[in-house]
Amino acid sequence: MEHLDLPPMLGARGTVRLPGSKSISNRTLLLAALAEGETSIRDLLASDDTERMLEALQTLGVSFSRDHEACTCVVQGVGGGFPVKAGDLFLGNAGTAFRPLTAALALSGGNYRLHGVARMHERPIGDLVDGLRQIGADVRYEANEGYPPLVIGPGEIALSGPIRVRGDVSSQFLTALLMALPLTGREATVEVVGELISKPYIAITLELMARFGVVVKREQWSRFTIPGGVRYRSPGTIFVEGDASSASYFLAAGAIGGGPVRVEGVGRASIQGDVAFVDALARLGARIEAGDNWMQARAPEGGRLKAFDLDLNHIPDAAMTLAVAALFADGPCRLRNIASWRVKETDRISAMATELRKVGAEVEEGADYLRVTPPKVLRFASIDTYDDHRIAMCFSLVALGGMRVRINDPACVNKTFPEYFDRYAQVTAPVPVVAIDGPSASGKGTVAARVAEALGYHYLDSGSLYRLVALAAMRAGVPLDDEGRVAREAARLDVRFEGARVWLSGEDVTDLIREEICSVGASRVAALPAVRDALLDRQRDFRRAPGLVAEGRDIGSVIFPDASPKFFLTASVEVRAERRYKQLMEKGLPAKLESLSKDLAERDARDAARTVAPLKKLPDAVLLETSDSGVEEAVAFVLNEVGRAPG
Ligand SMILES: Nc1ncnc2c1ncn2[C@@H]1O[C@H](COP(=O)(O)OP(=O)(O)OP(=O)(O)O)[C@@H](O)[C@H]1O
Ligand SMILES: Nc1ccn([C@H]2C[C@H](O)[C@@H](COP(=O)(O)O)O2)c(=O)n1
Repeated sequence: MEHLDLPPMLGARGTVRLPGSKSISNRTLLLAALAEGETSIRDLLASDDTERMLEALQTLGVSFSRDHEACTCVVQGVGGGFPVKAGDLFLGNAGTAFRPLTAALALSGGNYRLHGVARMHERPIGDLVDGLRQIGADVRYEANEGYPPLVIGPGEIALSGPIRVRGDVSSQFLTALLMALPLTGREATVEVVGELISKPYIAITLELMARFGVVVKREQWSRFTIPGGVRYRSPGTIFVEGDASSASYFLAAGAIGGGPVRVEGVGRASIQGDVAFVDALARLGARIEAGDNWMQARAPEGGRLKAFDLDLNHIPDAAMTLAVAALFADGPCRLRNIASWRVKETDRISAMATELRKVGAEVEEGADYLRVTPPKVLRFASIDTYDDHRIAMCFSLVALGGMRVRINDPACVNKTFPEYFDRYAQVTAPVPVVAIDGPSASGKGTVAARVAEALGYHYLDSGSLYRLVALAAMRAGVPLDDEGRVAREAARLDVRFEGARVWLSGEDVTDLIREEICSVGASRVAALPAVRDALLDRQRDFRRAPGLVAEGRDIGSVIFPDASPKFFLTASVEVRAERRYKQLMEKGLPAKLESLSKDLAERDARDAARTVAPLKKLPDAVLLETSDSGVEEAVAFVLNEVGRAPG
């Protein structure tokens, strides 16, 4: 499966222009299609869910033109029911297209089939179908009672008493009925049975219907009346607000990662309920500022978010972001009244619990709540995303805890926010890595250690890991060409680094791994792909704040391809042999210059010729040739490139 590795982040800061709201985009598209006249929709969201709606409208005979760059769509309204009276519509996993189209088509007097991806066929729609059948609509289930696919015929629509619809599973059923009923041209009343959830989404529906000329009379949140004789009329031009749910990831990033992170396109004047996310974030101690069209978050005064216990029924989507923010709180957190999560893109309560546990949280899962106890230290995890865009986006925040995280199937964000990870990268600062690759005895280790010290960064001598593997394998009697067994030794290497000293299974082997037998052994095991794989994560774990200087052969190419700057440090074989000779002599170890020179040349050749991660200068690496210069000059050169004056 495709995945995206996010490095640990130092913090978050910056400004993000948000994409258009999904809820507003799909409602506006449908209303513009049903309205009389031409509607120019500005800042329309371009995503999978809006594509599904547009494809459906096209199939149903609605014409529109798009300017992708300007995010504008001009829709020619059909002024009532859809002109095409038969069609097969695939709506993917777009609930905001499926539910309202079901209602509008049930009142359009044609024959239609509506279906989607497998998960869409597991998401209940029975309450909406029951509501539509009360007024004579012909809506049938193709397979399972209560679930899509649906088959719609021309019903005998008769409005007598109020239509009763349940509001406690999804508010989208009520939205669908409200948006479709003006097609009848008659007065219609809808009564909500049970407590209506996600009320702010109904508020969006009513506001947009009003902009298209249909004002609904609302009594509390339980009775809604659409006047008779009304028709949708285009408002001319309509602007789509930035997506308030998408804003939640960036605002949380500001609250967790220092900030300020500012989102533009949505603010206090928004019609979206999810702007209330900032109020929840403020309860966690985050410092919030907001204007009509922007919001901004910074970390709490004390730096740490406060534990919380919140009813989140009114912001079900943005609430997922709080579940991840809970990882950074100063105590156990409770997210209450979130039962609707169970019928979303996936069972979000179960999925979030599973993934939060992977990063080390203790999680209690109830029918309609989650209790999250943050871990003392976050763990690296490979996050499964369940084809759910919001899981992918909110778990990207884990990286702000200084822990790298892997997001599986990152393209699932295309549902609502195709550019999410690019925007995330714009406001986050990865823990920096300086990569120094080069051949044996070129001076990488000496220079890297000195640079790390000057910068106050961590230091990784990756070659020592291959030396340790060779030593461990030899001690275990494993032939160095037995890839599987050597890789197993690599995977279970019990190693500890402390300053310049290295321990293997509790024994100080600092000098031992520098001996010739380990040098040659390391070069051999380093050519085995399974061994390199086994050491990959171990090396990446060295990337910790405030930064890392890493040296080896494939640091810039494989281990940290995003390292910056990258260096290729080298010297002629003769010079390197002399340096190694001197080094060994100083340690009182036996050596012959000639054989050292021959051996270095052989190791260079082996390291450069192997198929996996060969030693080579990368195009984006700075060449540092040290045959004629000393250590001080090399260190100064690197520090200068890093942007830090030596001394
Ligand atoms: N520019 C330089 N001029 C002179 N001596 C140097 C220079 N750079 C490093 N040395 C010396 O060369 C010797 C080998 O350096 P070092 O061990 O750092 O190389 P290395 O590339 O890390 O080797 P290996 O890959 O085998 O671990 C050390 O004694 C070091 O002090
Ligand atoms: N990233 C790395 C580091 C080292 N190796 C190989 C190359 C050498 O033959 C051996 C020992 O490395 P040294 O201590 O001399 O730097 O390990 C590698 O393939 N990739």
